[in-house]
Amino acid sequence: MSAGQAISPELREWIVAQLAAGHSVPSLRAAMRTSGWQDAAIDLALQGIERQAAVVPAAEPLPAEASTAGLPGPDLSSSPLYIDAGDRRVQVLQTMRLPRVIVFGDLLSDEECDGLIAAARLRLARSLTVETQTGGEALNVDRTSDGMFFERGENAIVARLEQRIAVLLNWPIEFGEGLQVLRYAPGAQYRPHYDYFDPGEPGTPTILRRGGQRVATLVMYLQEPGQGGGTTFPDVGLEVAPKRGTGVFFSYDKPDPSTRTLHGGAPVLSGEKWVATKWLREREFI
Ligand SMILES: O=C(O)CCC(=O)C(=O)O
Ligand SMILES: [Fe+2]
Repeated sequence: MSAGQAISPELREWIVAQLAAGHSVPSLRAAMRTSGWQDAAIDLALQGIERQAAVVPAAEPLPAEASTAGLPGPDLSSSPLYIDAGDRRVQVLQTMRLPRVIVFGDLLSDEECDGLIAAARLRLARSLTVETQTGGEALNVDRTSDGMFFERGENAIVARLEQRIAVLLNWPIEFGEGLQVLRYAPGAQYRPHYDYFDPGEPGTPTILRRGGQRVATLVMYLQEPGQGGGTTFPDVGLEVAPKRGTGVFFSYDKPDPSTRTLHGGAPVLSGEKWVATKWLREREFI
C-alpha cells in the first residue's frame, strides 16, 4: 500500500471505533503497520481523528457493586462458606458484586429434586395435551422449554423449599411467586432476557398490581443435562454450570439493564435439563 492511499469513511469509522473501545493510538499504529500501511499514511489517517477522540469524554467508571440494600439475599459481610437456611446448611460457592450473583450449593437434596420433577411432570404432560387440543399457544422462539407453575405451598416439598428460600434470602414467603418448573429437551434454550417487567411495556402496570416488580431470581437445577444448559450472564461472560441441587441467585434493585442481570439458559446439547425458578417481588404477591 502507498502513502497516498485514500482514507475511506470505513477506515475512519474503524479507527474511531477502536479508540472508543479503549485501544491506544500506538496499538492502532502497530495494527495498521502490520497490515501494510506506511507511517506517513498512518499519520494522515490518525490526524484529526486523534483530536476528535481527545474531546470524547472518558467513559464513566463502572460501579464496583450492585446496590443490595433492601433486596433479598443473605448477609455476606463476613464471607460465610455456609448459610443456615433453617432446615438445611446451604453452601456459598461463588459470589459476584455486579451483577449481584450468588451460587448456592447443596440447596436441595436429590429426593427434593426428584419429587419436584415427578409432580411437575404430570402437570407438564397435561398442559401440553390441552395446548394441542386447542390449537396451542403461540410458540415462543425465545424459550423452547416446557413449563408449569406450582401454587405457593401446593405440596409438602414446595412448602418446605419455599420456607428454606425465605430464610436463606431474608425475604417473606408471601413476597414470592409460585415456583416455576421448566424442562429443556436437547436443543431447547432460553435466550438472554431480564426477569423484571419492562417498564415500557403496556401490560406492565397491570402485572405490577400483584406485588410490584420482581427484585430477585433463584434458579435451582433439578436435573443436569449431559452437556450444555448452563445459565449465562452475557454482560459479564459468566456461565453457571447446571449442577443438580445447586442454585444461582441474582438480584436487581431496578428494572434496568445497568443491573447487568441479562441472563439465559444456554442450549441443552444432550440429555434433559430441569430447573425450578423462584421469583421474588417487592411486596406480597397475591
Ligand atoms: O434455565 C436457566 O438456566 C435460566 C432460567 C431462567 O432464566 C428463568 O427461569 O427465568
Ligand atoms: Fe430468567
